[in-house]
Amino acid sequence: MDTPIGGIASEIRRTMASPRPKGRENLKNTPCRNIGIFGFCKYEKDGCAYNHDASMKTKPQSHSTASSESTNTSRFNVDSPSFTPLQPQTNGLRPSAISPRSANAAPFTPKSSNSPLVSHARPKPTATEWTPQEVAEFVPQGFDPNQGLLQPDTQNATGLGSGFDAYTLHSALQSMAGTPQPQINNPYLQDPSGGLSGATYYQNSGAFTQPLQYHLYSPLAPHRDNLLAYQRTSHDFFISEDLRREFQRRNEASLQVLPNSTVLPHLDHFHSLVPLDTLSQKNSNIFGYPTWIYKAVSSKDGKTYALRRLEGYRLTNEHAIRALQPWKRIDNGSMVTVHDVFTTRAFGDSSLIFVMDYHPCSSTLAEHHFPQSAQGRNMDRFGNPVRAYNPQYVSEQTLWAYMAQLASALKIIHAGGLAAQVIHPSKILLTGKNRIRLNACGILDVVKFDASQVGMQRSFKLEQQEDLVQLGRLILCIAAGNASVYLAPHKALDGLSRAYTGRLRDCISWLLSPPQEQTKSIDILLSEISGNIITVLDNQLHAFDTFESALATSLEDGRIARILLKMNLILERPENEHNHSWSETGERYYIKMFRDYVFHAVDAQGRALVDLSHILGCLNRLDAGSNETIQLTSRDGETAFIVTFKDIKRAIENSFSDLNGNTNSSGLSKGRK
Ligand SMILES: Nc1ncnc2c1ncn2[C@@H]1O[C@H](COP(=O)(O)OP(=O)(O)OP(=O)(O)O)[C@@H](O)[C@H]1O
Repeated sequence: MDTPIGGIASEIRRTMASPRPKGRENLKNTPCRNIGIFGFCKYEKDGCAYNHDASMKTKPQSHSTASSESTNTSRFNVDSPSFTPLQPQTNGLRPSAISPRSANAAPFTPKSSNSPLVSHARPKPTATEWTPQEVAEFVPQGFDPNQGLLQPDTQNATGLGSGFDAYTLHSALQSMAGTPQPQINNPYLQDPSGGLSGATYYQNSGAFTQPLQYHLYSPLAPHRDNLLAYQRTSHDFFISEDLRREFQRRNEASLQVLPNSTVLPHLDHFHSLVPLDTLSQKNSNIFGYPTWIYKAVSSKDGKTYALRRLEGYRLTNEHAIRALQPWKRIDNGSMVTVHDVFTTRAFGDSSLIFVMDYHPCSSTLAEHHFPQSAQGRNMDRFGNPVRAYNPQYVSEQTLWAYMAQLASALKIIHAGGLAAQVIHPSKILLTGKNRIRLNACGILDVVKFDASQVGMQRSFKLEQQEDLVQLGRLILCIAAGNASVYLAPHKALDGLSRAYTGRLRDCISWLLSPPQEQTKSIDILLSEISGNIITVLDNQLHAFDTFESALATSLEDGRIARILLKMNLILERPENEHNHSWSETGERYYIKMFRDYVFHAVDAQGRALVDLSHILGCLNRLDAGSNETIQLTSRDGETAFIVTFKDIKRAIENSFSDLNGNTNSSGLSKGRK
C-alpha cells in the first residue's frame, strides 16, 4: 500500500495516529486549500517522493484515500523527480511546481460565518483500510527536524500550537501572483516611533489581525530542549505541579484555622488567630520581652497578617508608638512590611502588638541554617522532628544573594535615617528559594524609646554602623555553619578560605571591623560588591522569566473554566415549576451536540477518544468565537449541523442569558459573563 506522508495524506495519517472525533469536519484544514495556495503537496510511494500538481484542486476525491489514488487517471509515476525542499528565497514556493491556475488564484480570505460551506469533505478512512498499529507517530507535513520549523504550507496541520500564519500566507500569495507586496503592519511589533502616547497606542490597536487567534498556544522561554517544534506535553497547558503544590501549601497555611484553639477568638479587629510559634520556651534576648507571633485575619480588609506580641510591655509614653511611623513608609522587597502597632490587655497582661505582612510557609534563617543548635529545639514549628544538627555547605552564590538583599534593605533604611538593629538569623524570614526578608524592623525603636529625645531628631549613626557589623556576623555564621562562631571571628575567617573566595572573606572581614577603625557605610558596601550584585540580579531575572513562563501556561485557564461552567449550567437541566420552558431544542440542541463533539468523541473503532489538544483547542476556539466550521452529528446519526464556533458561542451566550434572567441566586454575577 502507498504511504502518503504530505498534504492531505498527513491529515489522513494523523486521523489514524490520533483519530478525529466522529463527524468532525474541519473545513479549514481541507487538502484543497493547501494545494491551492502552495501548488503542490508531497506524496511518497515505495520510498520515493512525488509532487502533486495544483490542478488536482478540482479533483479532491482523487486523493482522499490510498485506494482511490490507485484509480486516479493522473496517477503518479515512479519516475517523477524526487521532492526538493522549499527554497527560502522563493518565499517557500517553487515556480516550476505552480500551475497557471494557482498563480492567478485570488488571495485567500478567511471564511466568514455566513460564507457558503464548501463541500470538500474528507472521506473518513475505514477501519479495514487503516489500523492504528501501522501508523507511526504523527509528524506534521513539511516538518524538518534539522530546521525545527514548520514549512509555511503546513501551518494549520498541527492543530494546537502551530498556528495559521496569516502574514506568511498573504506574502506567499502575493509573490505567487507576481504583484508587489504591500506594507503589512505587524501589530505585535513595538511602536517603532517609541512613543508611549495614548494616541499612538490606540491607533495601533486597530491593526490586530481578524479573526483573533486566541485559541492558539505559543510556548514562551525558557524552553524544554528535548521536544520537537510541534510537540506539546499536557503540562504545557497548565501550571507546573511543583509550583501548584507550593502555592497550594501557602494557600492552606494562610487559610489554616485551629478549631479548638485556646487562643483568643478576637484581638481588636483581628480574628482567627493561629499561633505561628508554638514553643512555650520564650527568648527575650532580642527585644527584652518574650514575644509571641500569630497569624490573624483583619475584619477591616479581609487580609491575613502576622501579629507579633511583646508580652508584659507597659506603654509609658504615647510618643513611643509614633516611633513606628517612619517604618510604615518604607517599602522594600527585602523587608517584611510593618503596618501598625497597638497595645492590648486582651491577653490578661499589658501587651504590645505589631501588625506585619504575613508570608505563609516561611521560616527564619535560624530555623533553616541552624535548626537545632540555634533554637535548642527538637521539633520545627509544624511539629516535625528537626534533623540532627548537620551544618550543610551553603554555596557562595547563596551567601552573596543574602548579602545583596540585606544590603538593599539597609540602603533604604539608612537612607531614611533609621537603623535595622535586628540583623539576626531568627529575625530574617526565608520566603522562597534564597529569598529573604528582614523581619521585626521598628520594634526596637518603640521598645527602646527615649522620652528625653521627644521633639528631637534622633541620630542612628552608631546603630547604622552596628547594622553592618551584624550583617558581617550573620554571613560569617551561615558560611561557617555555626550560630555562635562570631564570638571567635578571626579563627572562623581563616576557616572560610578553604571553601569560599578571598573576596567573600575580605568583605566579611570589612563588615566585622570595629566602627571606630574606619568609616563604613552601606554605600561603600554596595559599590564594593556591585559585581556580585549583578550576578544576583541576573539569577533573579532568570527566576522571574521562569515564573512568567509558568504564568503564561495559565493564560486560558480562567476562560476555559467559565465556558465549562456555562455549558454545565445550561445542559441537562431538568424542567420544574420554575423552568417550564427549559428544553434542549433549537440552539440548545446543538450546544448538546457540541458537548458530545468535544468530550464524547470516539475513534473510527468507536473507542473513547481522550485527546486533550482536541478538547482545549475546541474550547479555546469557542471562546474566541472562531469562524471555523465543524460538523455536529447527533448520537443516533440522524441529524447533522454544520456550524461555526461563533454560532455555538452565540447559542451558549443566549441560553446563559435566559438562565441568568430566570435565577435569583446565581453564584455568577450577571455582570461577569
Ligand atoms: N511575618 C511573618 N509571616 C509569616 N511567618 C512569620 C512571620 N514572622 C515570623 N514568622 C514565623 O514565626 C515563627 C517564629 O518567629 P520568631 O521571629 O518569633 O522567631 P523565633 O525563632 O521564635 O525567635 P524568638 O526566639 O525571638 O521568639 C518562625 O517560624 C517564623 O517563620
